[in-house]
Amino acid sequence: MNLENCILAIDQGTTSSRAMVFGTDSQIIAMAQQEFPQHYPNDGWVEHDPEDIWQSTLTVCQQALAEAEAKGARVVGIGVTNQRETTVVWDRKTGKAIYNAIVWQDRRTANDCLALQQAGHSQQVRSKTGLLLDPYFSASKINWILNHVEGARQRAQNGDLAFGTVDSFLIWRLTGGAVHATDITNASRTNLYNIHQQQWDPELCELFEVPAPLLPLVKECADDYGHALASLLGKSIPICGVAGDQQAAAFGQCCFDPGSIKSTYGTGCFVLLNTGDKAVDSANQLLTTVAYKVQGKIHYALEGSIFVAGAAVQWLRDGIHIIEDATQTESLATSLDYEHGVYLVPAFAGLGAPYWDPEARGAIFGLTRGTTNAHLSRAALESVAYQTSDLLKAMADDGVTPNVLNVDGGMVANNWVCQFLTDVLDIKVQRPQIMETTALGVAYLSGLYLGLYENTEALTNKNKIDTTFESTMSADLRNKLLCGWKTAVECTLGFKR
Ligand SMILES: Nc1ncnc2c1ncn2[C@@H]1O[C@H](COP(=O)(O)OP(=O)(O)O)[C@@H](O)[C@H]1O
Ligand SMILES: O=P(O)(O)OC[C@H](O)CO
Repeated sequence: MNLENCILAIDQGTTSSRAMVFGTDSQIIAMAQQEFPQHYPNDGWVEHDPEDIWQSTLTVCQQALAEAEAKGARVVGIGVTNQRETTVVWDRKTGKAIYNAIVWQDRRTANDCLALQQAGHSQQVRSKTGLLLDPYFSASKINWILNHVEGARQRAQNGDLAFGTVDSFLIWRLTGGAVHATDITNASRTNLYNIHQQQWDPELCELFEVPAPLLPLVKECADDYGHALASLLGKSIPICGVAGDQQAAAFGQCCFDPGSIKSTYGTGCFVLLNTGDKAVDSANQLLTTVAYKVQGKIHYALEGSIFVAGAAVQWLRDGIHIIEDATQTESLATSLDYEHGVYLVPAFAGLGAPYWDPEARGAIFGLTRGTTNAHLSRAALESVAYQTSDLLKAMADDGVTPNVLNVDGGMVANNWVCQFLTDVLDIKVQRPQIMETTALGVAYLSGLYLGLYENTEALTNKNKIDTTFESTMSADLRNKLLCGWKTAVECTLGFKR
């Protein structure tokens, strides 16, 4: 085990904050995790308390560092990865947020986005940012905060406030307010960043009424983000790798070549396909986004974003209390056969790609007196595979048909999920040995900046495949199941409250 030149990777996710210490040979030396509360103050609203984000992050960093140091590890750099799009606006003097973090899943600005769409701005936003004009992204959330917190707009114009995605907020706090920066992958999720010119776009800032003095400096993914304070972490450590969590997972899966693809199953599910130095337009409602920029070279990606994956399992546990633990879903799912007939469309926060309907809400079909927690658990797991199938179909229509899907995220610890995925997609599903690919991705980025690795080629093959899943399902059964899913989605989209 190599204990010299270790990296502390911070993974600030939607439901929990994690910190891991990696050695240069990719092994995990220490790890700590803390869940934090979710707030749902209104229909379609999702918020986090920024102090919960900060305190949980600081605590897990301190725990992981203490454990690593007790084992003799020497930590030389920090990587930060984060739930993307989630929007924080804070006071530059006090460092305190002026409103809760508005989470990526939050749909409160659906009407604001609709008004901009109806005014004909969709193409302008799409061509500059690669994104849709949707409440998912940060811009309309920033505008909402400035419109709803008294005096905020004036203070923003005066330069007294700062906006950041969660990476930026954490870097600000870790450096004691010395650095207000974000990386290009996080910037590319705001609806304000021109991914072709690689700069904040003044026209979009005007469109979304976001004053320029709010915005952070945009840097490459392996770059100088200042030093975390010794008063917080026991010693001053450079922060030198930053990426949004889905891009970080793709980097951790070594998706460096055009055509390489990964799918991460956390709270949501996000499929990213590397398209090299070309920003490819999708004709099928996929997003064009920045995969990473390292050593001066940019790579773009096509992305399919599903808002609810593991969140459906969390709902079974915390919302309707029919399971006690996420791991239970595996045995419950296995207890039923394929033709159980229940479909769950988990549009709790609208539907993302390829449907993009922020007003859609979840639905369950096929209930009988015999329906049990096993049916609902299985339908929740199945919905994740069906949604992935929708994304891969959209990618195929855009001309890309992968034959292997690299998976990661909390849900793929579930073998049943991986097998059902390969069955429904009819392609190989590969699970890596180190499933913490998100954290690993920013550990790699920090290592690149510090010169621990020369270039991306030096990283390839570091994270070996643990299990390959292959389909055993007949084409007839697959078609029948997918046909049922299609009907369920159509009915869900057709239902308006
Ligand atoms: N064995 C399992 N089976 C099904 N779902 C699981 C399992 N373990 C964890 N999950 C789900 O995975 C999600 C956690 O994954 P994680 O990658 O940590 O998410 P995030 O980074 O979004 O917080 C939770 O929503 C949880 O319900
Ligand atoms: O918290 P996760 O891992 O579900 O990721 C959230 C995404 O970054 C949202 O775009």
